[in-house]
Amino acid sequence: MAKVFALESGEDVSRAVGEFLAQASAEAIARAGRFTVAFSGGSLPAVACRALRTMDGVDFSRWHVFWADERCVPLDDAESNFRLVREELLAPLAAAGRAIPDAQVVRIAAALVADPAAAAADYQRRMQQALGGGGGDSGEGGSAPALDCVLLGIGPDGHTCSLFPGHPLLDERALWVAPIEDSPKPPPRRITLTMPVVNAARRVAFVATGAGKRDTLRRIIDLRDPALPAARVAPADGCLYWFVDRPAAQDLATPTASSFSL
Ligand SMILES: O=C(O)[C@H](O)[C@@H](O)[C@H](O)[C@H](O)COP(=O)(O)O
Repeated sequence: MAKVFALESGEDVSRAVGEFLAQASAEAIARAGRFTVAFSGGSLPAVACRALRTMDGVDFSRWHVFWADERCVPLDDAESNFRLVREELLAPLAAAGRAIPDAQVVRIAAALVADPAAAAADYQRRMQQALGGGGGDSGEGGSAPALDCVLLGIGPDGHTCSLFPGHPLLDERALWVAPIEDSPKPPPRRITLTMPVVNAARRVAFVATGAGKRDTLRRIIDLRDPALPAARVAPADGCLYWFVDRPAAQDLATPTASSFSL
């Protein structure tokens, strides 16, 4: 069952997501000594990090950052999801003397961005190193790792990560990280977490703002329309959260909360 938080404005969403991440990371660090989190791209990094990066009491030195999907472009490219998170979180934290250690930031290999299949295999290997988990030389990941938190956006077509409606990748069960060369959302060449990894997470939080998301949100949350990849996100042993603003939530029948509580 998802917890849906419908906040008045984008600023309120940022504050709620910041508080969520502060509490979720404190809990993970107390339990396991670290917090593993995967970011999506698009508008998510700005919304998710705007309040978070100035919050006191968050031990960022214990954070391990991954990406839910990444474009196969140079890391300083305007399209890079790494660049977005660097600008919205990593660089401001470093400037404030609260840097996340670089070895704990698992970005796509810059040298491999021209070859999505190689980039995906390399990323999966580094996830396995960082998170543990079996998987033979075939590149299969074994049982999916349990990230503490996966932060997701949704596209108008209900895609999430770089998992798009009707795409064969939606049914990928062996790989943790897969290449895509025909993303309907440009740029076409990307790597993405697969659904088993998303659904193995302890917490999955969608962040969606703006009236443009209202119908997609209704189809996902109220109708759970399986044609929409985001509607297939159902953490097996974890919790699912939605952080949305009023314009995005205005057609929802599902009960929503107007303030955040973990
Ligand atoms: O790399 C990407 O494109 C994203 O990870 C993608 O899944 C994004 O989250 C959605 O397309 C929503 O994007 P917006 O929040 O910008 O609408």
